[in-house]
Amino acid sequence: MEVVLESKQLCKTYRLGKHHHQHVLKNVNVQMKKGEFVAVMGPSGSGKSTLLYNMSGMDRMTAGTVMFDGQEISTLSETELSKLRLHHMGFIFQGIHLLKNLSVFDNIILSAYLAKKSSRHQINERALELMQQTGIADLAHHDITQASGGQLQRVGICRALINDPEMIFADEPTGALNSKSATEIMDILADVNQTGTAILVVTHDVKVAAKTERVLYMVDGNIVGEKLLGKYNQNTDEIKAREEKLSRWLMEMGF
Ligand SMILES: Nc1ncnc2c1ncn2[C@@H]1O[C@H](COP(=O)(O)OP(=O)(O)OP(=O)(O)O)[C@@H](O)[C@H]1O
Repeated sequence: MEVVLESKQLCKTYRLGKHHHQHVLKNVNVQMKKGEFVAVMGPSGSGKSTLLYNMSGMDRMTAGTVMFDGQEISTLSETELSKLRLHHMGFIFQGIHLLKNLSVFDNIILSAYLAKKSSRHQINERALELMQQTGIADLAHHDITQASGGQLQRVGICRALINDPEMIFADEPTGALNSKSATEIMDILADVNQTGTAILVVTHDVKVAAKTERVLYMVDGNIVGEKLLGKYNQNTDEIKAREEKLSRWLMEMGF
């Protein structure tokens, strides 16, 4: 299968004052196939979010290479990187970063209007379709401040999908949600993945990771293990078994 994202010897070092450096990513090699659903787990501070930001070009790596869809991202200018992110990547964060003075609908369509890949009519139709799929169609013209945490996360998902990206990067997408909303959000992401969108998700939650097909375990700036779970099928009753299998492995890894 074709590769969508690959890091080789990826390093990220933060400079903390004149003589002190923190090596947060240490020669990380990760490969993701088109349409794959991968989770990154590991102790707090091990570098998971940093990995996500550097692999998506949100942050600049210190050394190594990252190829996205055959393109070496470290060679791109800021403008080229913004374009790549706008057209080909979607982002879902715990803190969401939605614009407070816009309605739910406007928050979702904004990046599509900027990308200009389709007509305004097509964009509006797509936004409505996504809102229906994620169960927030009634909120379209509400102010963003009137939405609950779970609803906001759905808005974030619609926004991430509006330009039909090849890949979604999600940092703790369920971190601020109760377990019912978290399950619903993960089911939506699993559906999105079924349509062929690759997803890289950073999470502390075994229930979230159990719905992905491969889990990477990160310790102190390195990937030290990986667990293959295979595609998750929502129609079967296998989720408990996957969670148990993953929990056992995480215990072995020292999680
Ligand atoms: N901009 C920055 N400047 C300096 N150090 C940073 C910066 N961003 C992150 N770090 C440091 O890099 C290390 C890894 O942070 P990162 O957020 O990637 O970890 P994480 O595994 O995602 O943690 P958590 O699970 O707690 O979210 C931490 O020690 C953090 O303090």
